Amino acid sequence: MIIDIIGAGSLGLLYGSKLQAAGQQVRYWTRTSEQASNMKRLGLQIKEPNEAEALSISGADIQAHCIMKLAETWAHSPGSWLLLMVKQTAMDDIIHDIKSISKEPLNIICFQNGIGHVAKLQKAMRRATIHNAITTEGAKRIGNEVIRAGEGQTWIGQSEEASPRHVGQAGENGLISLVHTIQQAGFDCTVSNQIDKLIYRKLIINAVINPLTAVWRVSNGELLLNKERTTIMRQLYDEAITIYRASGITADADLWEQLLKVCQATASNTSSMLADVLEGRRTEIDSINGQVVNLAHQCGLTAPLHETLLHLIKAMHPEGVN
Ligand SMILES: NC(=O)C1=CN([C@@H]2O[C@H](COP(=O)(O)OP(=O)(O)OC[C@H]3O[C@@H](n4cnc5c(N)ncnc54)[C@H](OP(=O)(O)O)[C@@H]3O)[C@@H](O)[C@H]2O)C=CC1
Ligand SMILES: CC(C)(CO)C(=O)C(=O)O
Repeated sequence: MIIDIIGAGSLGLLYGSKLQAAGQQVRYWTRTSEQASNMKRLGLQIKEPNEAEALSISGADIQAHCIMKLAETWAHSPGSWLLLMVKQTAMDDIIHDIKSISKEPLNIICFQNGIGHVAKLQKAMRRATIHNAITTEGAKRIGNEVIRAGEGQTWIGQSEEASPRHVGQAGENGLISLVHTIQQAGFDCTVSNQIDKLIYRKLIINAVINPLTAVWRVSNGELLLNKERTTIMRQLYDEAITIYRASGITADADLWEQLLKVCQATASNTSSMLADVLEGRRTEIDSINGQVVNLAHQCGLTAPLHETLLHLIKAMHPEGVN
């Protein structure tokens, strides 16, 4: 199986290295040729919490190319699956770079936090079969090293956002076989027929934790340290849940408790949004709180708290804070 990974960052390198170590052919597609050359020169190291030795992939065994060459390569050597592991902020560029792929079948899996990207991608690539992956894995790349926070869970399924919904060229068996391959590579991965519920569960968790940690510059666990913080968290949560109800989005009755547990389980984490702000990068706020605001407008409601945070975070772009 050839697995193409677009975005050789934290998540892409974690999955790619472990899939390759399990015997799969992995090709990385990077934003710059320079990054592809560096990967082939330096190789990769994956550090896992319960492994004494890092997984080491030699540069000579790495296939990495600039994304500009992807469509051309697929014309004569198509892959089986395209795993999209870039941030939401890169989605427009990616759509531009891959929309000329005419080969079928074209099976794409999107790993992004937030929502809105799949509908956009599906609109640009009507014949592609697009799935969402929701993962609780935590990975951080530092140079040619990736640190895996712990063993998370990954679910893959087809969202309502992927329209027209169809089983796709890979077929149900193709997806099951991919999931099996991911499991063999050392991930707890399952097919989900309730992926939208998981997408919206993650959306509300990100919409509460990410912007607040970025504004207050605290770790996820520090959100729980005083009443002022948890009061604002709860108000953000209630605003989003009201919008979910009005939009017909189902959520578990104990979702608030689940959100608090995520803060506790990832207590020492710097959220991805705080990390982006501290590094002066654009954040994924548009696809998270921006989408909560859009959902509100679609059902005739407003989302003043989410909208305020949207603007507070966007006002930090592009220079971030230090
Ligand atoms: N890391 C994690 O633990 C988790 C991440 N996610 C989600 O997964 C997604 C990816 O996150 P993460 O891996 O942390 O992000 P990273 O920033 O670590 O990796 C993204 C990679 O995409 C590359 N990229 C950007 N633009 C392009 C392009 N046009 N063509 C090819 N490659 C490009 C970046 O390169 P460059 O740096 O050169 O721009 C970078 O190497 C996000 O949406 C995140 O929310 C979800 C759950 C967990
Ligand atoms: C769940 C959480 C908040 C963990 O840090 C996350 O997904 C993120 O940082 O983007």
